[in-house]
Amino acid sequence: MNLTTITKKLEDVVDINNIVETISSHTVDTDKLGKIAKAAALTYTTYIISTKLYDAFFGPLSGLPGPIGFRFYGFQYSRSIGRKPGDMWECLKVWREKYGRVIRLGPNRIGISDKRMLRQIQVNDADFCKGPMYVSLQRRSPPTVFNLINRVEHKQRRRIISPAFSIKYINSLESFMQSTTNALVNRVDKDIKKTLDEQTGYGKVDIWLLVQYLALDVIGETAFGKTFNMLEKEDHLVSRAVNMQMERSFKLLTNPILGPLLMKLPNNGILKANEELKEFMKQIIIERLEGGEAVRRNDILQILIDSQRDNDPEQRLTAQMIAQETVLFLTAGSETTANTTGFVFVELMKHPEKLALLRQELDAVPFENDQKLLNHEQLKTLPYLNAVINETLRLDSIIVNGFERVPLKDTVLDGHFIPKGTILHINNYHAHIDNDYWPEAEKWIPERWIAGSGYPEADTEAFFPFSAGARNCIGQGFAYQEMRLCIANVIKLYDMEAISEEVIASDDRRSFITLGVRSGSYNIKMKRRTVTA
Ligand code: HEM
Repeated sequence: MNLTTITKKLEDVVDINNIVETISSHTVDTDKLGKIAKAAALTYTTYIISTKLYDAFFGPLSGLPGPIGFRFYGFQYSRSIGRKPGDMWECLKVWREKYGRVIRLGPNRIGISDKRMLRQIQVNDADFCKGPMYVSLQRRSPPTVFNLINRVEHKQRRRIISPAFSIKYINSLESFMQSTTNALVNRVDKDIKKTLDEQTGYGKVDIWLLVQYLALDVIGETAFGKTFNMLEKEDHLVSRAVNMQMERSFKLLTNPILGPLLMKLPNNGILKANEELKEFMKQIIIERLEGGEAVRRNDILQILIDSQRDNDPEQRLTAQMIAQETVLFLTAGSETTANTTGFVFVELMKHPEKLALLRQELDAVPFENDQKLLNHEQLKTLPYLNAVINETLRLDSIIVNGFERVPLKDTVLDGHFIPKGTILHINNYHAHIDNDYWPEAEKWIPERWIAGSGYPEADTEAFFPFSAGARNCIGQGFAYQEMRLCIANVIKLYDMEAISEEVIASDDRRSFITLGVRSGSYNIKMKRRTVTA
């Protein structure tokens, strides 16, 4: 049967001419259509407005206090004139002070800083999952242990990664942390020499910047197989790519509409940096896989690579997943630890009497034989050192913008009815600075962490610098070890003095992903002490 016969047969079945005639006899009344469209649009708009008004003033969240605008839009869309970038955390603090511990931060968003509620939400991961901000962070790259939303998938991924963060394994990483701390000491010596004031013997050192480099080098050594040499060379493609990633995450989180669009712009640098990073990671993983036993190294990367040999295919990470998780450790583990360490120095410079107490404690721990640096065994239980770190984690918490959890079912939290799907914007930092939980909460007082010091003891129920529960920080032990080694050795080896302008400037802070000093630098005067075994 050819095409002409098929067409003829179709014409026999369907009388095309008749159909055309019928259509043309019904002339389209455009006026009428226009009116119908207008009525439909009006009905829809009325519906939307009345639902919004209902939710705003009569819905389940309507009884909560908060700025009136947040009944209609989320706090992240509020823009006030004259605010500097990275200042949202200060607004959140003001709203917390004005409206209380449970406040409305959006049509479907509640801000929470009550310690009991915070614990209930974070510890009970069966009922609460991570919120939409984590989904937006998944764009363009496969999810990691940090932003996997599904509970079962997260649990499985965390199980694979956990051995790399066990106390025993972190202890075994100490030699890497020692070598990077040693590189820090060399760099401090070099900077002192460069800026030496012959009269006083002091040089000027940007301790904020150096601890950033230190944290990158530590993750380089432990998760990427070799140091990035940031302390020596100050530049590495991985740190560049990570800075880009942080910038990208910040834009995605703070500009829910513009952010994703900005990311799509060609030549925004991020795609190129990501490609370079992927290539870099691919080479490292291939070297490890092909080099076999000869190139085995006792580090975090090895644990991830070894998962590929697991008998259970579900327990294996693909090369891409390994790359993704390693990059996560860099973003989650460097700025967080570095800024906390930086703030320890900021606080010690503001409180010379506390610096003296810490030095006294450290001087009582002698170097043994040819020991050049104190080791973690000597440091991990020192009361004042740990008090200094904990008090900084409390008052100078680096996660100050809060993060999201969502109840999977209708819930009652401390008497508040919370419908399923409400975004809970939890802010642990606000619990850290709550005067009802911490006497003189705005003051930096390490003694509150020391039993019998005469100061009211710390309320550990209101202390969540690493979050809590199944989604808490996997790198907590890693961070403490790195911070203890760095802080203790620097204090032991150097005399230091504050520079008053720097102390004043350090109060100007910004929070993109983490809280830091706005200038990105904090100079102090330093001089080598004569400390021997
Ligand atoms: C002082 C240093 C640190 C602080 C204050 C800190 C804080 C936190 C907080 C608050 C969370 C929960 C975030 C959320 O739920 O959105 C978290 C999660 C996480 N952190 Fe840290 N962190 C620090 C250091 C580190 C280090 C050194 C690493 C790795 C080397 C790391 C890796 C992670 C990972 C992988 C998660 C996600 C865990 C999961 O969801 O299962 N962190 N951290």
